[in-house]
Amino acid sequence: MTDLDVAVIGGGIAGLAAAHELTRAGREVRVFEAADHVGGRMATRRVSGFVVDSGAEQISTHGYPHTWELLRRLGLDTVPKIGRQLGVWRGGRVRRGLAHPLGLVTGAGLSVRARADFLRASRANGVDTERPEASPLGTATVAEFAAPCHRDVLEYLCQPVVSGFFGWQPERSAAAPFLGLLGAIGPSTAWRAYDGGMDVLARALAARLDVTTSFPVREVVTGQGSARVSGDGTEFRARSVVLAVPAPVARQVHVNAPAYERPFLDACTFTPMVKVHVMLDHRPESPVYVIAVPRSESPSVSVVLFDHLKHPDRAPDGRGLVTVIASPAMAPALLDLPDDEVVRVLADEAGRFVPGLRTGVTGSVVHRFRHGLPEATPRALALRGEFESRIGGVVDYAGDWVTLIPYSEAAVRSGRRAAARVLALNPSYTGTRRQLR
Ligand SMILES: Cc1cc2nc3c(=O)[nH]c(=O)nc-3n(C[C@H](O)[C@H](O)[C@H](O)COP(=O)(O)OP(=O)(O)OC[C@H]3O[C@@H](n4cnc5c(N)ncnc54)[C@H](O)[C@@H]3O)c2cc1C
Repeated sequence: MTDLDVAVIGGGIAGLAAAHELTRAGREVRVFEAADHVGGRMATRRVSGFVVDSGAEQISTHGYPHTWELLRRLGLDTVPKIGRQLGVWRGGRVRRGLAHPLGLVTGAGLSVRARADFLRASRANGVDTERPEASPLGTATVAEFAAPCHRDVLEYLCQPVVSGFFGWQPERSAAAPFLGLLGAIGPSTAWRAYDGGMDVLARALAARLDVTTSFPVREVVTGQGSARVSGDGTEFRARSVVLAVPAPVARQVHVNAPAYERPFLDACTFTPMVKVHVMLDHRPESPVYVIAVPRSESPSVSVVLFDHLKHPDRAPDGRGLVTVIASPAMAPALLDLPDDEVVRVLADEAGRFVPGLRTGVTGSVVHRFRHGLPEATPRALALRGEFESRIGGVVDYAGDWVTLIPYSEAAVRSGRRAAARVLALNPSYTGTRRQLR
C-alpha cells in the first residue's frame, strides 16, 4: 500500500524535468522542494526592478537538445542571443575573444603558439557528453591535459574558464567533462539568456506540476516495492522516488542506498560557488559581458559579469547590475561569512576590473551554493559509467552530477532519463493517493 505513485525530491531543473515527463505519461507525481521556490541552481530573484540570476547565467543554441525540446513543448523557445563577447583579464586589461571565433585571430590573451597547442590538444580528444569517461583523455585532470601545451593554455584559458564557470581547480578536476562541454555548446555567438530570468523554464514546468515547497526531505528508505520518505513531520510511502538533489545530499538522505551506488555517490563531490550581485545607479560600459579573471591576476575573484549587457531586462533603464563570482580558493571561506563581509571582499576586489563599481551602489545580493557544481574528480569519472548503468529501482537519481558535466542540460537530460527508467520499471499506477500536507 503506497500513499503516492512517484515522489520527486528536489525542484531544480532535473527534478522538474523528471516530474514533467512522468506527469505527461499519466503518472501521479508530486515534487518536494526544500526551498520556498523552485529552480535550485537555476533560480532568479527579482529585487527592486533588477532581475538577478542566482545560479545559471545562459544556455546555448548548441548542446542543449533536451532543454530545447522542453522549451518548444512549452512555447518558450524564443530565447534571445546575448550577442556580446567574453574576455580574459591579462596584464591590466581585458583581452577579448574568449570562446569566440575572433579569439583565434586576436588571441584572447594567448600567444599564437598557445592557441595552436590548445587547438591541437583538444581536436585530438573527442568527448561524448553522455559518456565523458569513455574519452581518450581518460581521467586526466585539466592541468594534466594542458601540461604539454604552452603554459598560457593553463593559466590564461583552461584555469580561468574551469574556475570561473565551474568553480573547479584544474589540478583536481578531469579534463574530459570540461572539453566535452566546450565542444558541445559551441562559440559564445550561440549563447542565449531567457527574457525575464533564467528560472523561466523551471517556473513554467512547476506551474504544470504538483509541487510542495518548503519541504526538506530528511530521509528516504528503500523497501520492497516502495520507499518511505520523511521530512517536515510527515512520513509517506511512494512506489518510486527520484532523488533530484546534489549527490552529497542524495548520499545523506538515502540512508540505505545499495552498496554498488555508494562509491560513486561518495566520490561525487561538489565545489562551492559564491556570487555577489551589485546593483548600481549607472550602467558601466564594457567591451565584453564577462571578464574571466585568472588566479595569477586575482586571489579572490574569478568572474565579473555585466548582467545588463547579458540581457537588458536584468536592470531597470539607466541602471546597472554586475555579478562577481568568487575564485575557488576564496569561495569556501565566504560560505559562512555575513553578507556585508562577502560584498566587501568581492566587490572591492572587482573594482579593479570595473571602474565605477564602488560608486553609485544601490544594493547587493549574495548567493551561496554549498553544492555549486559537480567537481568531476578523476575518481568520480572512473566510477561514473558503472553507476549510471546500475541505477534504476525504487529510488532513482537525477542531476547534473549523474554525467559529471556541470551544465543545466545535463540536469534536464538526467531528469528525463530517470523518468524513462521509472516508467519502464512500473508502467502504470492504479493506486489512490493519500492526502498529504
Ligand atoms: C553559479 C552557477 C552558475 C551556473 N551557470 C550555468 C550556466 O550559465 N549555464 C548552465 O547551463 N548551467 C549553469 N550552471 C549549472 C546549472 O545551474 C545546474 O547544472 C543545474 O541548475 C542543476 O540542476 P539540478 O536540478 O541538477 O540541481 P539543483 O538545481 O541543485 O536542484 C536540486 C534541488 O533540490 C533541492 N533540495 C536539496 N536538498 C533537498 C532536500 N533534502 N529535500 C528537498 N529538496 C532538496 C534544492 O533546494 C534544489 O532546488 C551554473 C550553476 C551555478 C551554481
